[in-house]
Amino acid sequence: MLTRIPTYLEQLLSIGSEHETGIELSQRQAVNLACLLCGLVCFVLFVAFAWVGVSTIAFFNFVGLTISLLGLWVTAKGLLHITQLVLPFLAMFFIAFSCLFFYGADSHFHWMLATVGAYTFTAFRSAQWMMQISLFTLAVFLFFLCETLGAQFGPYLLEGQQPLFSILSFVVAIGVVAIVTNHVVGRLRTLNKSLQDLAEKDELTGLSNRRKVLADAVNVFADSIINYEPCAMAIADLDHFKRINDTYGHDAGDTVLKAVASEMLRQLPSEVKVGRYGGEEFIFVMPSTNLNDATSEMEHLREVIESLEISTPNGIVIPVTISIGVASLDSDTSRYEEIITQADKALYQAKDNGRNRVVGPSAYFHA
Ligand SMILES: Nc1nc2c(ncn2[C@@H]2O[C@H](COP(=O)(O)OP(=O)(O)OP(=O)(O)O)[C@@H](O)[C@H]2O)c(=O)[nH]1
Repeated sequence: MLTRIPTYLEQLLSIGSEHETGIELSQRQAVNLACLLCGLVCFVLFVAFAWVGVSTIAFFNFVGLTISLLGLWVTAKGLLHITQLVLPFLAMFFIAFSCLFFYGADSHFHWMLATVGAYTFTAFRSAQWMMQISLFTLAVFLFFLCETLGAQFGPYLLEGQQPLFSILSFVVAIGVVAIVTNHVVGRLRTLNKSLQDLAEKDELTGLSNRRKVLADAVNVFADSIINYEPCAMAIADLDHFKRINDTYGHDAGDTVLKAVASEMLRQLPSEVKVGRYGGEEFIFVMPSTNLNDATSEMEHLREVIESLEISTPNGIVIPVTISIGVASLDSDTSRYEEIITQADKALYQAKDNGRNRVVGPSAYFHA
């Protein structure tokens, strides 16, 4: 149940956002989050004051809770611009009124007005700077009003209820800050992860893309040189893939690429870096692996791919084989590209020799 809270929260924040992306979506989420937080604050205060029997304040917070939920509903009905604009005014009125007439300046409840600053910069675009400045100015004005007049009007609370309220408002404020921070940091993490995936992953297969796997190759090569360890690289190419596309269709070709890629990930040890090198070409970077071990590993992979049963939506099984060229670091190697070039030449040899086979560099050079 608890583990599902982030999912529920995500759904609530994205209410009414089916066709929105980017800035529009993040604005809607900011408005929805603001509604949820206002509702949460009002709910906590409603329960607390109902509990101690201060019915006027409890009722006031109940109205606040209802308005917050109404805000979510209005947004869900596609009227985001109304909630976006009305909510901060109502929230400011709520905070200032509560401070002036219920809790007094000593409660420091009016510090809640600071959240309006965060709202203006997330719920409005920078082009709406006039609105941002107006809300900001109003928040500052109300803050000073509460600071100076709060002591004269309030507090409505009895002597004994004041400390209870101070603790409560502190807990509520800290809760709001924690939720907002967690939300913003969570968003940044997700955004960074998706940017990283975009930069490093191949969209179709989910494997590392060429750039990422070559960066891995540089690192593995450098580590091997520094630690006097072996390393090997291999390039695999699907046999007669054009024929597969021509016979079964491009979509079936994509299905084959995805199935082969996920089988590669399943079969190879996690230390092996696997990437999509080109259309139907894959590259493997194997740290701490000598040529013999790399060749056996690749031979096993070739056999597994050959026995795969990949079928089209009509249930026709597509026969798939791969040819692989392997090479490793040796005493003459000074750059990682040389290993890749050797593996590439071995791959050509595998194709020339009839496909569906693994060829190492010595076999190539002795051919
Ligand atoms: N479905 C699909 N096809 C692709 C993709 N990328 C490249 N291809 C196709 O892969 C085919 C590669 O063909 P070729 O280079 O002639 O190689 P081949 O037919 O596999 O022949 P050999 O490598 O000699 O066995 C081309 O028809 C490309 O259009 C892709 O992402 N999806």
